Amino acid sequence: MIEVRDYSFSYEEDGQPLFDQLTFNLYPNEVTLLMGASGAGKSSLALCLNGLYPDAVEGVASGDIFFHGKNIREFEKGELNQEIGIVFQDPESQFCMITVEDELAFTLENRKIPRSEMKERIPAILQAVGMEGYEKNKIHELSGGQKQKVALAAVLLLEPEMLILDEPTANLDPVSSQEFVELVESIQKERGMSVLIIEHQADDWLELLDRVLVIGNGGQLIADNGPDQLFTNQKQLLEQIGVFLPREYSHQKDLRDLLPESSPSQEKILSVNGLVFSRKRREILKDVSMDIHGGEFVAIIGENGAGKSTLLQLMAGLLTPKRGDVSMSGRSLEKWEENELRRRLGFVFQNPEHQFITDTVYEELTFGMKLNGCTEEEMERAAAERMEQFHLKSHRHSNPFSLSGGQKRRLSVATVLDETPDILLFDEPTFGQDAATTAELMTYIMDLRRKGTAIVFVTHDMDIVDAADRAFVLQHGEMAFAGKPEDLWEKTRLLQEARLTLPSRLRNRSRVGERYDLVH
Ligand SMILES: Nc1ncnc2c1ncn2[C@@H]1O[C@H](COP(=O)(O)OP(=O)(O)OP(=O)(O)O)[C@@H](O)[C@H]1O
Ligand SMILES: Nc1ncnc2c1ncn2[C@@H]1O[C@H](COP(=O)(O)OP(=O)(O)OP(=O)(O)O)[C@@H](O)[C@H]1O
Repeated sequence: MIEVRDYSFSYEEDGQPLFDQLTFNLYPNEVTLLMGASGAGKSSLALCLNGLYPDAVEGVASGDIFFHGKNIREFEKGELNQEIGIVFQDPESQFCMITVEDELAFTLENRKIPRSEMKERIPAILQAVGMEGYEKNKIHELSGGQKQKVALAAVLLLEPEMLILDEPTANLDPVSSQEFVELVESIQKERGMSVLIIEHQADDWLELLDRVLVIGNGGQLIADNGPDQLFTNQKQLLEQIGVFLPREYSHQKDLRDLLPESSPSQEKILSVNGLVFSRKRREILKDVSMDIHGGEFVAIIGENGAGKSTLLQLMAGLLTPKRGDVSMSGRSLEKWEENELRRRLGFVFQNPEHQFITDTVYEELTFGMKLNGCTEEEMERAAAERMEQFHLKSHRHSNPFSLSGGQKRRLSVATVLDETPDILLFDEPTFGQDAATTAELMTYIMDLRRKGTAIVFVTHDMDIVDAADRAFVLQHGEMAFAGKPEDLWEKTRLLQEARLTLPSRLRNRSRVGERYDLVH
């Protein structure tokens, strides 16, 4: 279906090619996984395959890509998008209408589907992606996971011959993630589509995969193999470039056994008391209370739309509750002076782009230091160290918005690590990372915990939850559980209702092998 021949691409005229002389084929009715370290060029390649790049970014390409034997340069603008549907890594960048219904109708209009038929198709596709009843909702008011499902629905309506999914489950709760894989499987079987999946963790997809392609850090195709052969015979190669090995092929330790021991203090750093928060008369949070202690690592979890990001924003003082109160070290957040609050409490948004305020990686990393009156020398030293640690050295002058998904996430985390605040609130800090960068991020964050900083994660990764001191489960805006992860794993019914799964070490006891290897 797709033939890639000696294809090279670079973002700048005389720039280093991102990938170099790639040659491979993609076949009809085949499910292929594309792996590679964060920043290796996977998303860029996907956008080249469906003809959006190089033109959309004024990049430079050489070599050829053929779709059913026809060079993709010969397709009319927009023509190939109907054949090769792509769900972007950041679904927000994909939408052009206000409501879910209008977005889907827009897609159907492009396919010249009559209005009468739309009435049936829209609810049906929303049901297929688990978003029934959301027709009238505004897209910007949906939770991160809900947006991802709408983006998939829109692309499926195009009935493409090939579907490219760029980290489609990164923002989905564990059960939605499994359901999403099943959904792709059933649609793929039913329509005989060719599917190309870009993911850092292959585990959930293993049964579906026919082939795995791996891009190395120099932009070459370094493996093209069946999943079993690849994960059995080419393990070392994959470990070298830092990608996750699926659990059943790996022999690393559990994350929870790798994190250093910690003993949280008795001191309450942040107290949430009887929080109630509504949007448009809908109660999003209902009487939520929790205390977080110094040096404690807690995870806030729950299904998509449960209210986790909203709670985190209230905890950071970015939203104001309708009732109830959040206090830091015994003093209500609104009584803190803004500067002092921001120095003691760090916050990382779910979407890193919402956090960027400058034009370069260097300025982003030193923005806070500059406000605090640091010298150029101090800033240079700190920024150099951070860029080295977070693999951003070659991106010093890059615009934060032009980074890869994983690089954006690392930059957003790096900007809050330049001091030792009392508490750090992270909304999904590890999504979009490969094995090596996940381990590095966790190492640096946990280093701050050792120094006494309380760490709060909103996350969908149950292996990270397993490593936390305490877990808080939000269900429809209410606190359904607060306690040790071990106790949560016993509550089968609650896990089901909150659309959570067990961590991988408990999911299949016969499989030894884990996914993380921390940096020491
Ligand atoms: N700006 C907004 N206006 C109206 N409703 C909103 C807005 N932002 C979020 N919501 C709604 O509030 C609810 C909670 O959203 P929130 O983002 O807190 O969920 P979440 O648990 O973080 O979900 P996810 O895991 O998908 O990120 C969702 O039903 C969402 O649709
Ligand atoms: N618009 C752009 N302009 C300049 N450079 C870019 C642009 N988009 C991406 N890049 C750079 O190209 C490289 C590859 O990015 P890409 O998003 O393709 O990587 P990826 O393998 O998908 O990474 P991740 O796993 O982190 O999503 C990165 O170094 C990134 O900074």
